[in-house]
Amino acid sequence: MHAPILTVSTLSARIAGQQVVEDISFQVPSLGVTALLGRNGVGKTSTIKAILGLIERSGEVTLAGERIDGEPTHKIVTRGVGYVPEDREVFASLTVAENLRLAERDDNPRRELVEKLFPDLVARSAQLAGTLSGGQQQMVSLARALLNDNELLLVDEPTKGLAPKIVAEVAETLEEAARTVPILLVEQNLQVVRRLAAGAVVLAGGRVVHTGSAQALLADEELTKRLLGVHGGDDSNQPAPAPHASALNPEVRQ
Ligand SMILES: Nc1ncnc2c1ncn2[C@@H]1O[C@H](COP(=O)(O)OP(=O)(O)OP(=O)(O)O)[C@@H](O)[C@H]1O
Repeated sequence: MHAPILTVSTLSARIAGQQVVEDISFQVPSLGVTALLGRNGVGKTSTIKAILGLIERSGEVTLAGERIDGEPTHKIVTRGVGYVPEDREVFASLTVAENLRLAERDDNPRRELVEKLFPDLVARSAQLAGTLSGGQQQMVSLARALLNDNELLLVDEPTKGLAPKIVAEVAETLEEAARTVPILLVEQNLQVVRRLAAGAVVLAGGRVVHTGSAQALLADEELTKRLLGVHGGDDSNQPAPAPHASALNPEVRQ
């Protein structure tokens, strides 16, 4: 196994005084896609936000062997952690080109890579981002992260709410992107996980309940059903209805 790019150790996090992540530890290898999985409301987004210092957290996080848990978010981002948030957060009243230009952090942004990966965005560079489809907005969000030379991408539910054909396009783009940068991917669509992920970290109730090979997990129907509430088969696998707060164990909900 490659040396980890990210090591999370005894990380806990709170939102509005409530514990949403409790004492979690896992590693993200420096190559490929690692899936962060779990039912709705188990703390996946909170884990990503805690790594980025967007919510109150404690514990240790290292990037390429250096502690980042004491750093403010802007320093973590400039150290090379790209973030593609769940709700995409494009600037609706700016054009596609303006959205991309605003994201350029490095002296030599990787415009050629982005133009190669997103020909549709090149064609739409003058279009207001708010008038793009959900899938196109997702592409803008991914393109913004890929413009910079990151050491790690944190990508939160990139296929959420997208039509199957667009899901496949986003997955293909992520597959390409993962050749240039390791990705920690929150993803509910297990077909996408099956296609992209080498490793998997599964949360329940704000804690890590399973780590290992993503392919081995999805091949084990009983385990997949127990941990994720869905089967990991090759056909459609919609998540089970959200247990939400009930997924949190009583200790975590105090
Ligand atoms: N702003 C907030 N205020 C209060 N509670 C919150 C807030 N954001 C998240 N939570 C709670 O924290 C817990 C973890 O939420 P989080 O969004 O991290 O879960 P998730 O696994 O990403 O869920 P999903 O798959 O539904 O996006 C949930 O119980 C949620 O209700």
